[in-house]
Amino acid sequence: MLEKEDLLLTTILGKGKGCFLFLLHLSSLLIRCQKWSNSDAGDVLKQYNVPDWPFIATYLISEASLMKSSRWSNYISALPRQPYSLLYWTQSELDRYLEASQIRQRAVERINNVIGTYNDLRLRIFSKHPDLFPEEIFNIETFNWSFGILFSRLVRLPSMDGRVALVPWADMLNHNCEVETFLDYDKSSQGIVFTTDRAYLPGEQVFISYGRKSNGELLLSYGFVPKEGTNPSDSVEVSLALKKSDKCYKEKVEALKKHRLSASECFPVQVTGWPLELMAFAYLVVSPPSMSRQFEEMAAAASNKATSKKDIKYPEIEEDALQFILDSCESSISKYSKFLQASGEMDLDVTNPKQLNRRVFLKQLAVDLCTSERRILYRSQYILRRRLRDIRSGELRALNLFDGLKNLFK
Ligand SMILES: C[S@@+](CC[C@H](N)C(=O)[O-])C[C@H]1O[C@@H](n2cnc3c(N)ncnc32)[C@H](O)[C@@H]1O
Repeated sequence: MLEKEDLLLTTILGKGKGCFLFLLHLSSLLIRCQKWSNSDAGDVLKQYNVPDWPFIATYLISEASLMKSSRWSNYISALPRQPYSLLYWTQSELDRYLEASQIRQRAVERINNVIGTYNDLRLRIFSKHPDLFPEEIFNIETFNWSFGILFSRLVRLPSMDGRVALVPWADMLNHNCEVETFLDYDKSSQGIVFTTDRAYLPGEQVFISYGRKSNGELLLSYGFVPKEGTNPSDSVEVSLALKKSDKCYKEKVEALKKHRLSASECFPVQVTGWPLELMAFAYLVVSPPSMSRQFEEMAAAASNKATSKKDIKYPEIEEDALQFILDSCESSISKYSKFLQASGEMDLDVTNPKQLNRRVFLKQLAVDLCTSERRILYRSQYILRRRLRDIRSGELRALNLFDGLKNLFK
């Protein structure tokens, strides 16, 4: 049976960075190539070539159902019964608290994906092998739980060709946005190691990186939002859309389709700025019919699959494109402000203490997320206004110069 002590802890405390904090042998991982306690069930899933995520989700349910007779039993009993990710928010909670954020849509898609994956496994495999996959054990509730565990704990191991695994006990480490180090396979020691990126003092909590994720992504998968201003990888998704009234709407949609984009797309904006793809999409939205020959080039640049990442520029429509982005940011800001203003009064009428606790908790997460996302948008609004002012004052100067020259030659 796998015990916490199987995790070989090395005494790094008080030492410098670059030390192995622990070593966990491959035989201890919940990974695709591992032997299942119920080996017949594992063999069936392998025959059907089930992809890694649903494979490991089913593996975890199978091991959990065996309780003490599974070698993972101690680890599994230490896992949360209800992981905190957005998978556990109801549709009405998502609509109520996250209406302003694009993360709501990502959560809805994720919930539907889990349901779709479960239904697919049930139809194709479980219903044909009810003795190995009884519905009392393999059902949507247990799949929601195991996917919740995977979203908040599954580790991608770069040195094992990106294979994914649950790494028992090592996954008890919490995330810190400023930490750069993560779990990986180490060939020489043939195990999973965690190498510190700085020295720790005795008794100090050791953190790990769950990856460079925005606050919204951390809430989506892990159910928490870092303190405002502490996440250098934070970003907010801004939604841009072609205008239905556009004379070239059809041609633009066609150009976007060629690059697997649709008439409405989301782009991540950071405090440091926005990606080239967003600017290219904005150029496409505001470009007049006379620029139809450039639609294709703009759509290609808007898809991050553009082969050459050159900074496309169309000075004649730059002002319109920036104004369009500013309008989109401001419309987003007003949605956040509406929610944040209303949030103070929300749920004051709930009397059931359990329900009230849940609502207060979810509302606080939503307020933290919306505050951090709005902060990024405020910064973009400032940068955009300043750029537009510079462009307009430059144009004014050019116009004054032109008038001056005209007067001179009169
Ligand atoms: C991989 S587990 C980490 C171990 C966790 N402390 C446990 O023992 O279950 C991920 C979960 O830990 C919590 N967590 C991790 N880092 C956090 C942080 N910086 N702030 C708040 N919660 C965090 C979240 O609930 C997240 O879903």
